[in-house]
This record gives sequence, C-alpha cells and structure tokens, in this order.
Amino acid sequence: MFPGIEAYDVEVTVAERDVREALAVRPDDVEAAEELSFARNVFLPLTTACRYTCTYCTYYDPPGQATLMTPEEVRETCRRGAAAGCTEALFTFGDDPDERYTEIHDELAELGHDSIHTYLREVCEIALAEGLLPHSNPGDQTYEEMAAVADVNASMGVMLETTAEVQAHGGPRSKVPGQRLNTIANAGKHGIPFTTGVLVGLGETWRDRAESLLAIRELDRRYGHVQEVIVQPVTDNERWDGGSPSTATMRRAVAMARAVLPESVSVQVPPNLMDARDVVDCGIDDLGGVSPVTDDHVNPEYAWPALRELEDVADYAGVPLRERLPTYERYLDETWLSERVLAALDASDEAGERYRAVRADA
Ligand SMILES: O=c1nc2n(C[C@H](O)[C@H](O)[C@H](O)CO)c3cc(O)ccc3cc-2c(=O)[nH]1
Ligand SMILES: C[C@H]1O[C@@H](n2cnc3c(N)ncnc32)[C@H](O)[C@@H]1O
Ligand code: MET
Ligand code: SF4
Repeated sequence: MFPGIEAYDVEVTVAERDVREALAVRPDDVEAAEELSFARNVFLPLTTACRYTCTYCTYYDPPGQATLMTPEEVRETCRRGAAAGCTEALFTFGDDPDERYTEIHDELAELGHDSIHTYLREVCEIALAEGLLPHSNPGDQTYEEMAAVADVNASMGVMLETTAEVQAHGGPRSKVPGQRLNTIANAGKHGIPFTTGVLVGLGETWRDRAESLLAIRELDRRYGHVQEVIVQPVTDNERWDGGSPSTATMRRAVAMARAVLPESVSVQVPPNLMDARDVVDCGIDDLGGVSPVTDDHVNPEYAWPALRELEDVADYAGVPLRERLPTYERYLDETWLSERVLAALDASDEAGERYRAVRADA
C-alpha cells in the first residue's frame, strides 16, 4: 500500500518479488524497439492556477496572478494547430484551479461554469469542432469529475510521478500518491485510454521507481487502459535546484519501465527534456507529443525539436519514425471511444486519414 491510499477506494499493492526483479534490470537486459512514434499537438495551458505547489514546477502562478484561456483563445490555437497538420489538442493545467483562486472562480462564472471540469468539456468540444482530438491532463479528478469529460476526450493522462512521499511534494499543499493512483483507476473505470508516467529525480529511490512502475502495471492489468508510460526527467529551473537525473539514471529507469510493463504499453521519453538518442537502445518506442506551433508550457525553456531532429533520433536508432494519434491504435474503436470522438475523428482531415488507414488494416 502506498502513502495516502487508505483515503481512496483504490487498493494497489506490489509483490516484493516483482520489486526485486525490477531492481535487477539493466539497460543491456532489454531490447530496442523496432520503430519510434510521435504525435503532433498544440499545447493549451487552460489555466496557470493550481491548488498544489510542487517545488520543481514553474508552471503555476500564485493566487491573484493566474489566468484562464478564453474559448476564443482555445479556438484560435486549435485552428493554427489544425492548419499545421496537428491531430491533438493537449489541455494541461493546474489541479483544482478554482479552489482558492478567486479570479479563476470569477472568470469561470462569467463563462457560465461553476467548475473547471465543465469548462474543460466546453473547450474539448471546441477542439473536436476544429478537427483536433482532445487529450486532457487536468491533474487529479474524482470519478464524477472525469464523467464530465470522458466522452469528449480521445485519451487522457496524469503523471503518477512517484508512489513515494517526497520532499518535492512536501508542505501542506501536497500531491498524494494515493490520489494519483485513484485518478488512474477512475480513468480505467470510465474506459479512457490513458497516459501516465514517472518523474525521475524528485528524491525518490530506485525501489520507489520500481514500485511506481509496478503500481502502473497493476492498474493496467485491471483495466487495460494504459497506452503509454512517460519516463520524464525533472528539469532544472528557477524553482528547482535539485538537479536533473544523469544519463545513466535515465537509461536504467527507461530499461526498468520497459522490462516491467507489458509490450502493449509504449515507453516514452520527451525529446525536448533530454537527448532521446541516449536511451533509444533501452526500450523507448515513443517520443511523445511535439508541437510545431506552441511551446511546452511546463518546461518553456526547452524548445520542441523540429521534425528533422526526431528523424535524426530514428536514423541514429536505425528504425522508422511514425506519426501517431494521441490515442494509440488498439483503442481506436467503439469499445474505447465515444461516438462523438469517433465522428470527429472521421470528419477531420489529418487525423481522419490515419484513422481510416487503421480501420482498413483491421
Ligand atoms: O509538452 C508536454 N507534454 C506532456 N504530455 C503530452 C504527451 O506527450 C502527449 O500528449 C501524449 O503522448 C499523447 O499524444 C503529457 C501527457 C500526459 O497525459 C501526462 C503528462 C504529460 C507531460 C507533458 C509535458 O510535461 N510536456
Ligand atoms: C505535465 C507534467 O509535467 C511534469 N513536470 C512539472 N514540472 C516539471 C519539471 N520541472 N520537470 C519535468 N517535468 C515536470 C509533472 O509531472 C506534470 O504531470
Ligand atoms: C504542470 S503539471 C500539469 C498537470 C497537473 N497539474 C499535474 O501535475 O499532473
Ligand atoms: S506540477 Fe502540476 S500539480 Fe504540481 S504545482 Fe505544477 S501544475 Fe500544480
């Protein structure tokens, strides 16, 4: 059992034998993937307000200084993305942003909403209308909050980060591992294709990393909804002086993820936060969402590589580079996606073409 978990309706335990096995994995023990995929997205930072204050995060603004993207801004960014061939609208923002930020509460009220979750639904609908597939990463959600957006997302995500209690989440306003696990389980109950991952370098131990990856595996065994696991290095910035993990650490963490997770689950590293070439032989098969039109608002100092650079990574690995949708292929059907999302997918130029190719293959 992990910290804080007794407060939630999810129970996750991992076997000591599996932890030991994971701890023994080294980069040489895993095989390199046969292709590398990526998705083209627009990043929509819906709001910079957040109830938490993670010490490594430069994304959030303090109460009184946060903003909310308007529906018009969302539409405009989606249009630019669609015109640039993007398929994904990535909504990433602070957890429960309206909780103690009166300005966000007021702005939501002006737009006719009493919570961020119903507003998220509205902007997902805008993205769908503009031909993009919504992938929302709203932080923790209850089962009911997620119900407000389940049928307008093509996939969703929340980083588990770590099952350990770490200083980086410390203080009174702290992320709780149990609640993150609960969110991942909620997505499983809703049948939402899901992205999660670990953040490496928060002060967690190797045992914590093994347990985190095994906890993700356990939830995927229950619901089958985990499409990819991101192995993300924490990056240095003006709020975080804890340093970034070494290449050797990232290599071992990626290999551990590959060995622990079933083959059906992709292992992703973000190519703007590290040199992906350093881990291409450790089992990664995905380079995540990259954007030709927007910044990585979580790590704004780290520019997205151009398509050319992704091709260089694939060339270096000696494997083909393939563009994918925010939803992995095995989830592109009626069991996982709503009629609305499937209809929007079929109607969109860029994503629709890929979708029909997958259907024709099946
Ligand atoms: O640009 C970013 N994209 C992030 N993404 C986007 C991700 O790379 C793509 O949206 C997915 O691969 C779907 O295509 C996340 C998605 C999640 O569901 C959960 C966490 C992240 C983290 C980041 C991130 O830090 N920066
Ligand atoms: C969107 C995701 O970005 C991650 N995140 C937040 N701050 C940082 C940082 N400094 N370095 C790397 N990842 C970060 C969180 O884990 C969040 O889930
Ligand atoms: C910059 S983090 C954005 C998503 C959410 N607040 C999380 O931590 O998971
Ligand atoms: S990482 Fe996410 S939850 Fe933590 S402070 Fe930043 S926006 Fe909030």
